[in-house]
Amino acid sequence: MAPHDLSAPAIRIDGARKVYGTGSTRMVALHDVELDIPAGRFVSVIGPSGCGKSTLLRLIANLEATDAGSVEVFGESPAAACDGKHIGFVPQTPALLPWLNVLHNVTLPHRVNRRASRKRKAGASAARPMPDMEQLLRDVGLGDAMHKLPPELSGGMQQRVAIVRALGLQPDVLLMDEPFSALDEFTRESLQGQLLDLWDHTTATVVFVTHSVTEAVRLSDQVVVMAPRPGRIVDVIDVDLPRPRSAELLTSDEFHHYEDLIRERLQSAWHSPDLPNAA
Ligand SMILES: Nc1ncnc2c1ncn2[C@@H]1O[C@H](COP(=O)(O)OP(=O)(O)OP(=O)(O)O)[C@@H](O)[C@H]1O
Repeated sequence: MAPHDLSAPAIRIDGARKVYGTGSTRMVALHDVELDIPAGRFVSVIGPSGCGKSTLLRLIANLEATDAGSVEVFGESPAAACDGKHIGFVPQTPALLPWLNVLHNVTLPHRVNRRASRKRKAGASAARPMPDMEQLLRDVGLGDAMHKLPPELSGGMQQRVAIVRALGLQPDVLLMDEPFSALDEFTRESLQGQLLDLWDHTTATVVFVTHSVTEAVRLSDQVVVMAPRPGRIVDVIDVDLPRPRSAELLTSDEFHHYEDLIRERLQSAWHSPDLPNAA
């Protein structure tokens, strides 16, 4: 088990604010964001373009810093959580190294971490053991692609490689920024199922940014709805559907109920008035 405070929520965001630019280019990307995500939950973030979904993810991933308020990951700062290798990140495009085969791409972070931890002074925490990456690749149907180079793979296959690479580090928190947005509907549905199967075998807390209501309902325990001008959370909806969530569930009345509910909240988010006093 990772050496962090398990009594704390996996992610605690308290009054977070992020402002970009100055003068005429100044814009409040996030205003007074409050969110607690318990450990082991799958949480999606949805909202109109520009409402700050990716910014929120980048604050948790330590790729940006808050201008006010705080973000904690298992009671630590995002910087400490990243140092401790507690956070995994899957971007919108897979960002694989084109000259390394699939197996080498997914094992690279482990090999780099191992080298780094050997160089660290005595007392520093050791890298976690690498899971069976070949098995993980087989689990997502990439058994025959292990020795291929990324340019030889389809977009869906490349995104599967990126997910295996992130999960291979066994992160406590997995952040995913619209990982399936560039894929066709069929590939997307199939990858949702595979992601859920993989996640089932972990204890990871997932924060997943998406524009798709169906995807959010299928994957999530909770859906966070955001509104723009300034970016803020306007709703958090619990999705009380049984797991495992098969493709058949997508056509059930209860599934449609959640889709309708979230669409309605998104509509209100889109039409919600600007908050002039947030500037
Ligand atoms: N590095 C940056 N510099 C200046 N402005 C930025 C920067 N990053 C984001 N923004 C602005 O902050 C706002 C929120 O951006 P963000 O990418 O978080 O939105 P989003 O909800 O993820 O959008 P989308 O759904 O289109 O990906 C946008 O208006 C964007 O233009």
